[in-house]
Amino acid sequence: MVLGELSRRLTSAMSALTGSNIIDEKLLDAVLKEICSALLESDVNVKLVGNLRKSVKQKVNLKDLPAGVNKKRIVQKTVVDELIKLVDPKVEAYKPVKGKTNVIMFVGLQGSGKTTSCTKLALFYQKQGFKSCLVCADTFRAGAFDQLKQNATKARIPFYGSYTETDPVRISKEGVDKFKKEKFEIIIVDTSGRHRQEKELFAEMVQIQQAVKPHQTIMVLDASIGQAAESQSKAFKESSNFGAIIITKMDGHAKGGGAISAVAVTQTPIVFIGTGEHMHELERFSAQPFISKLLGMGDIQGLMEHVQSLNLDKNKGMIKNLEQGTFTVRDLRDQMGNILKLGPLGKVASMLPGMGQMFESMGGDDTSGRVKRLISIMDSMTEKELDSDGRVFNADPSRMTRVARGSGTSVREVEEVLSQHRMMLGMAKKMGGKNGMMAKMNAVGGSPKNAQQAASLQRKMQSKGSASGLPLPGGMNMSDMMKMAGQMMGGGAGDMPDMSSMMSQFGDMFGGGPGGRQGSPNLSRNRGGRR
Ligand SMILES: Nc1nc2c(ncn2[C@@H]2O[C@H](COP(=O)(O)OP(=O)(O)OP(=O)(O)O)[C@@H](O)[C@H]2O)c(=O)[nH]1
Repeated sequence: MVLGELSRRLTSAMSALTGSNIIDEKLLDAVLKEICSALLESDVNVKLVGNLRKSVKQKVNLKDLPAGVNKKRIVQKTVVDELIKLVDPKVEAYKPVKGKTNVIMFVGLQGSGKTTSCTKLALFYQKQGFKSCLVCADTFRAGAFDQLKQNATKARIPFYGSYTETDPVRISKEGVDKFKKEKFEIIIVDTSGRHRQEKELFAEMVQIQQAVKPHQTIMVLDASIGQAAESQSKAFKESSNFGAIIITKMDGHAKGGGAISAVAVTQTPIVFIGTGEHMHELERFSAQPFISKLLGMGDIQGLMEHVQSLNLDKNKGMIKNLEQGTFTVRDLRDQMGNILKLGPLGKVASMLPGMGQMFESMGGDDTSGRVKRLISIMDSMTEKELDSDGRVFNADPSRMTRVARGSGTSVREVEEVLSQHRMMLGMAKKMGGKNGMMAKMNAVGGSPKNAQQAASLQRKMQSKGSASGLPLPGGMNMSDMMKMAGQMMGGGAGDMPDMSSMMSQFGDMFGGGPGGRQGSPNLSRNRGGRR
């Protein structure tokens, strides 16, 4: 989870607000005190924290608010707006243009994650259809070129560098010129790490910049940099005048506040955050959803965009099956495939209001390994078995042994899959048919499809507040949440994967699925050990 500790404390401060019936100065002060101390302990600049506190107090004048206004909502909105201000300098970052050369130069401290982020970014743009490449101008650190070469090869991104040339200015110029001639659209130049005391290295960075004339210079900051972020980022700003920031290592236990403060100190926007060592662990940064997720309020709009961008299997056959109250083993296999495509469950959970913290409190365990194992079991079944309702295995239990052998798993795991399938089939029976849940859900308005509707729904969900400890909106229980999320994402609408059943599956995997059902097969308890 991104900035887990800060998120936990901010979420808890906000839930004190949503859980209280009386909103007065005393409560506001207590909430603000907790928010400010969480920010300070995360290394957010003390002046910025002071300004935030003052600004909220000024804007929320509880005594002068007329009777009948929703004080809770006003306080909540003001706090959220002020937190957004911390990470949003209201400056537009450069946007690469298709069909044109876009040179992007990376600068930053040693070990901040530049080389890794360069490849991540090249891959990100490559996935967006840009012709991307990398130039290694880090001649300072032995092994830097090898690292970039290795990353680039893995990601299939063309690269340029030299083992013998020691002049980074010359290398970067040669590399950029070569790739420009070859009509590359994104040319990313990695430079060596340096500290503000290193005057010569700073001068060299400026020379590289003059040689390659980047359209965008990005400073990379490690989330654990702490208070040093202010002086370092100021020094880099003065010499390289970078136009964007990438904060790396947001996945760890880093406090992150120092790096966040660099935004205000340099008036420069964060464009991406690094959330892991793997090449795809780079997220586009957007202030409002970031704060919303940090406060445990989720990011429904982001989740919908994420789901849509994945081009998940439409599963029209499954929806038809569900409508008729049935569910085949193949349907389960397809749904599991969609779950895998969604990425780490922790990421998905953090986009649903209240789920991020809950997921963490359950150990933040990623189930993708287990899901892959279950898929491999179903991939070892025959077509007939996949398209069945699972009863064929009862008729011939020796088939379970064959499937277990074929998938390199155990009979117990095959039984688990079949038991999971039986449970889904049972749900499908309840959902399908004229009087089923699906028909009722569709009758009450179907599913809002566009992002605007999702955003408004999220606002409604958040504004309801919660009486429970964690801000599960409107006092909803997990079952309501999952149903709602599923409904929002097209459950039963016919042209999206059936997310409602996927959410139900999540619930069952976590051991407390729809309706708080317990005793269903709990995959987290069965770590796929062979027998
Ligand atoms: N957990 C995590 N690790 C990261 C992330 N980004 C980079 N790293 C790791 O941080 C370490 C340093 O990253 P590099 O990319 O080598 O850093 P650099 O800035 O190029 O280093 P210099 O060339 O010495 O300046 C490596 O072990 C990376 O795998 C991230 O977002 N999350």
